[in-house]
Amino acid sequence: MPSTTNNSVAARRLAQVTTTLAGLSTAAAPPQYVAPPATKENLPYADLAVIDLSQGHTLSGRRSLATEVVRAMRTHGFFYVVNHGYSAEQTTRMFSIANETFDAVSEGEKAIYTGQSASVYEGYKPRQTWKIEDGVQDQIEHYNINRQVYNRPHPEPLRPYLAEIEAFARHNHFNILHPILRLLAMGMGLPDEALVEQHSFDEAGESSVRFMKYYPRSVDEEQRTKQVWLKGHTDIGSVTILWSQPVGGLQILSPDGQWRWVRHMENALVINAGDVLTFLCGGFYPATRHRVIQPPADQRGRARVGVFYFAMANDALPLVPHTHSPVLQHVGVQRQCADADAPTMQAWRQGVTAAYGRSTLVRSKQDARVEEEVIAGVVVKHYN
Ligand SMILES: O=C(O)CCC(=O)C(=O)O
Ligand SMILES: [Fe+2]
Repeated sequence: MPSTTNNSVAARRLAQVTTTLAGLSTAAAPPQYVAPPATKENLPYADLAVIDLSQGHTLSGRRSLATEVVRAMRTHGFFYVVNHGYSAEQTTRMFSIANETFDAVSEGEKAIYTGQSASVYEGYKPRQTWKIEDGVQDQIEHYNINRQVYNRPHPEPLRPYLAEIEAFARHNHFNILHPILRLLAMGMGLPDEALVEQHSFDEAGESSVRFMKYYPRSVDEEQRTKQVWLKGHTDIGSVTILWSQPVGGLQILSPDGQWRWVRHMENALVINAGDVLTFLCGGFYPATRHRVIQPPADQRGRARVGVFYFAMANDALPLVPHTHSPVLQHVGVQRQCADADAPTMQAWRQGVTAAYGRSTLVRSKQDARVEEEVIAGVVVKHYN
């Protein structure tokens, strides 16, 4: 009986929300992470649209947001979101929890919670696992938390905050990702839930919260890597939610071939499409290349803490385009491979994650600036 099932699901959700609220009110505040002030340097910034998510409560609001999102995605591939439902205090607190993940956990405990599989981001990714250039490796630490936060154990210093991290994952998924997916579907003339159904919270999949910390490097390493901290790439998944933070370095590759900086916006989100959205939308929303370079001169020597939600589609989903979209039929479908050969979400993410920063790349025959590899039957290009 569907209504009984719905009632019990609703009751379970309510219980989870109540537990979460209880968790929020009882956990002591983490030591506050204070980020340095935003840079004062006058840099070539990307001119990104700002989407006010609170306007999505009405149909007419959603229609005009969908038009803005389509324009933003098809010009820069990145946009800001404001009024996403978290206060500046809640956001600051999440950055403090992120920082504790690196500063309050001993090296011994980090080793215990380091991801065991090269093809899944889970737990810690230690520094120096990826090749950058000229023998220099990355100085980036990650901690990845699947949205089903309690499915795995976490280091002791994080345990008081797990209810909060769980609520944060749900907030990203239901209050940010899903509304954005509805706008993206609307922009293609698809049913509102077409992309949402492919991004279920409860089905198997790897949509995850990620905390990240970049550590400053030596002058020699900066020179050898031409200041690149994280190589140019497109994201593996469908939508990336980056919680804006003041330490600069993130740059996007504009259509004119120039790298432009992403300016920090207080308590805003920076949203971009990844490869999976490109697959599902037949190229209508291209995955924009981006990278991280050494921060501007007035922020050098400081670490750079990041908070993200990396959304992926359901693991079992074959990554084939929504060809019934009237918009896609009008502009034409771009495919990376034949539908029959399309990888599932799981095959795609495992293939890219295992290869990332480890594989030997081959210089493209068409473009000397590009290096290539083949993953799950799809040619993947790397730009530096
Ligand atoms: O740290 C950032 O600003 C961006 C990181 C990023 O692009 C990624 O982890 O995929
Ligand atoms: Fe990225």
